Parts: sequence; structure tokens; C-alpha cells
Amino acid sequence: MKIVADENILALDGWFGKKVTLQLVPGREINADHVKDADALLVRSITRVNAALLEGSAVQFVGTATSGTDHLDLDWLAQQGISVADAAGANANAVVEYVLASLATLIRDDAFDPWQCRVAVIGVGHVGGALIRRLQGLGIDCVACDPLQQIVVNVDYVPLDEALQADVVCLHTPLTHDGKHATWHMLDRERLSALRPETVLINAGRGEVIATDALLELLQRVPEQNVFLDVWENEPSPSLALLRQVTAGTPHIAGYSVEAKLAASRCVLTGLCRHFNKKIPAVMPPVNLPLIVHDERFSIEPRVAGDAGRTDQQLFADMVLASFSPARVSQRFTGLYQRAAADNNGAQVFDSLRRELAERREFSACHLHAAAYSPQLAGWLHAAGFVLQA
Ligand SMILES: NC(=O)c1ccc[n+]([C@@H]2O[C@H](COP(=O)([O-])OP(=O)(O)OC[C@H]3O[C@@H](n4cnc5c(N)ncnc54)[C@H](O)[C@@H]3O)[C@@H](O)[C@H]2O)c1
Ligand SMILES: O=C(O)[C@H](O)[C@H](O)COP(=O)(O)O
Repeated sequence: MKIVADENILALDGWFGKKVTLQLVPGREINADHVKDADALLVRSITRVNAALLEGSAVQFVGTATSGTDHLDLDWLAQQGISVADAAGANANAVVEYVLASLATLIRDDAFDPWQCRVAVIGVGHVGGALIRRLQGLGIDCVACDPLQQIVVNVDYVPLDEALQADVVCLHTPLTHDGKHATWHMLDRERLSALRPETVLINAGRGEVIATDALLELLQRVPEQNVFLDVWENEPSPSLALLRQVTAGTPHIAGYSVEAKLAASRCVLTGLCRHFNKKIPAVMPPVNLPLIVHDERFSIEPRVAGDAGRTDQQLFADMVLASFSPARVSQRFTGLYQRAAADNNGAQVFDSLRRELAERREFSACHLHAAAYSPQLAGWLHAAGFVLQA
């Protein structure tokens, strides 16, 4: 059997016996020549999988290590009888932590108190559902907007235009082009203009859900509007003007963590085994991941305990941002991207930064000493996903 796979799907090597030929290829370079005699293709979001790639090939299974599937021509694949498996849910927790870290950026700067706010989550699937549960666990008021499925209980579902009046608006929808609830340019000029200037907008769904030109116009008119973008139109070459204007812009890494990457690999390998009627290995990619109890990134802990001058909210933000700071990533991304864009190398910067940022660990890898924090702060840290030990 021959499997062609994106070289950046984590921990694929070592899972296949001698009867399998695994060819690893950079995702943007996978072409019809690579796949013509392959039985299976494993991709990430950057490979377009359609007739142009697979027509006449031997591929009968496509696995994508992503939740989004807009890079796959699902109708054509179904017509051809090619099976598809995705990794929906694998990176939901990483995206939730990205949203918490974005809010922490504003809390730290004293610009914002989420406990006095209403957060609207638009798109309530794996990511949006997990986000609502996490925010509610933190005691933060939420509403949900999802006209296609209403699966989360104990939350009010509201129409889109009402959701856009919340204090924080989080977009977690797929990119879709057809039907009454298509999401392409769902936030167009008219809807963006309806946002209140103090509303915080976060997009970790797909870039095309917001019309770039209209958002740029909005930010030129209302520069104080806080906007966090992880996804962009025209990746890997997003608008530099927009990147410069947003509160924090990251190169599509909200769902990036070692935990998420391994879970995604597990999903595609499970799908592959099911399709080819192979036994699903009991233990899948590796893994003894070290905890970060003593990691220098968390040397903040003693400072937190000793710093009587900071409020529990600020200390909460400090802890979250010590783990992952979208603003720090944004600063680096913006600097590198604007220099590279001058030489038309922006796309390489986008891709190489993404590779580098895949080593993030989730909050659960950080074990903290409960006694170092006030009961309120310890409760928030626990609810956010950190592990509190006696
Ligand atoms: N930035 C990242 O790193 C990252 C990571 C994971 C997922 N994503 C993106 O986020 C999307 C959501 O991820 P997920 O795992 O929750 O997917 P999911 O399929 O579990 O959930 C998507 C939800 O969006 C809802 N939806 C569809 N159209 C809508 C509309 N017009 N208005 C409101 N809701 C709508 C669906 O009903 C569904 O409940 C993915 O499709 C992907 O494009 C991005
Ligand atoms: O849809 C998803 O799951 C995410 O957008 C995912 O994080 C994309 O990551 P990539 O496949 O490009 O590494």
C-alpha cells in the first residue's frame, strides 16, 4: 500500500509496517504525480483535494488532520466513492485556549473585564461548544448563535444580528458558500458597521467569513475596535495592512498545540485503519509528553504568589499569557511578515512561523501549586484548564 502524506502531520512515521510505503511531501507541493499510484492521501488545510489532484489516481481514502474541510471537494470525492475522514474536535481545546489568551491580553492591559461582559459564540460545534462550556465554567455570560444545530444546553441561542451586539463576538464557523446560512463574507460591510466600537471581535474560524476590505475600512474609521484574527483571506499571503491594524494577528495557529496535533494524527490514522479494515493500534502516536511544572515559561508562578499589587484578574491573565500570548506571536509575525512582504516572501514567513509554533502545549500540561493562589484565582485557573495540585 502507498500512502502520500503532508510532511507536517505529526508523528506519522513509525506507524506503518514494511508493506506500506509512506511518502512525506510538503503540503503545498502535493501534486497529481505524487498521488497517481497512492491508495491513501493524508493532508492538512493547505492542500486542495479535488478532481485536478485525484482524477485517475488510485486514491480511495483521504484523511485530513483538520476540523475544517473547505479545502476538500467533498461532493466530487463522494461521487467518486472516495472515503473521507476529518479530525473535527482534535484541536477544539487549543482554539478555546487561544480565545482565553486573546481575552487575557485585554484583561492584562486593564482594558476589559470579561466577568462584566456577554460573549457571543457564533458557530457552536466542537470549538464553539467547548468555548461556551469553558466560559460558563469561568462564570462568564455567553450566548450562542448557530442556525444549523442547537446542541449545547443551558445557553440562549440568538440570531446573528443580536449576537453581533454582544461585548465579545467569537467566530467559529466553517467556510461555506451555499445555502441560506453560507458563511462566506458573513461579516460584510453592513454587519461590521453594526458592531459597537467597544465590541471585541475574534475570528478563529476561516478568514473568508469576514470581508477584508470592509474590516480594514472599519479599523481605519474606528481604530480602537479590538480585533483578534487568527485566520485570513488569501492565506498564506494575508493583507499586510490588516495585519498592522488588528489588536493581534496570528498565522492560523489557534488550533496548534502538541496535544491537538497528536489527536488529529490519531483521527486520520483511525479513519485509515477503518477504511482498509486494519486493526486500530491500541496505542497511537507516542507519547509521554512532559509536564511543564518546572518549565521556565512558568517561572511566573512564584511571582504571581508574591505579587500583592495585582488583582486576581490580572494574575489570571499573567498565567494564561505565560502559557500562550497571541500578542507576542503577533508582534513577531508582523515584524517578519512586513520585512518579507517587501521581497515577496510573505507566504514563506507565514508557513515557517506556523511550523515553528506547533510546539505549544495546552494549559493542562502546566501543573500549579494551588496554595500559591487565592481561592478565587485557583478556581479560575482550574476552570481555564490548568491543573492545580495540593
Ligand atoms: N484557527 C484554527 O486553527 C482553527 C482550528 C479549528 C477549526 N477551525 C475552523 O473553525 C471551524 C469550526 O470548527 P469546529 O471544530 O467547531 O467545527 P464543527 O463542524 O464542529 O462546528 C461548526 C459549527 O458551525 C455551525 N455553523 C455553520 N454555519 C453557520 C452559520 N452561518 N452561523 C452560525 N453557525 C454556523 C455548524 O452548524 C456547526 O455547529 C472549522 O470548520 C474550521 O474552519 C479553525
Ligand atoms: O480546520 C482546522 O482544524 C484548523 O484550521 C487547523 O488548525 C488548520 O491547520 P493546518 O492543517 O493548516 O495545519
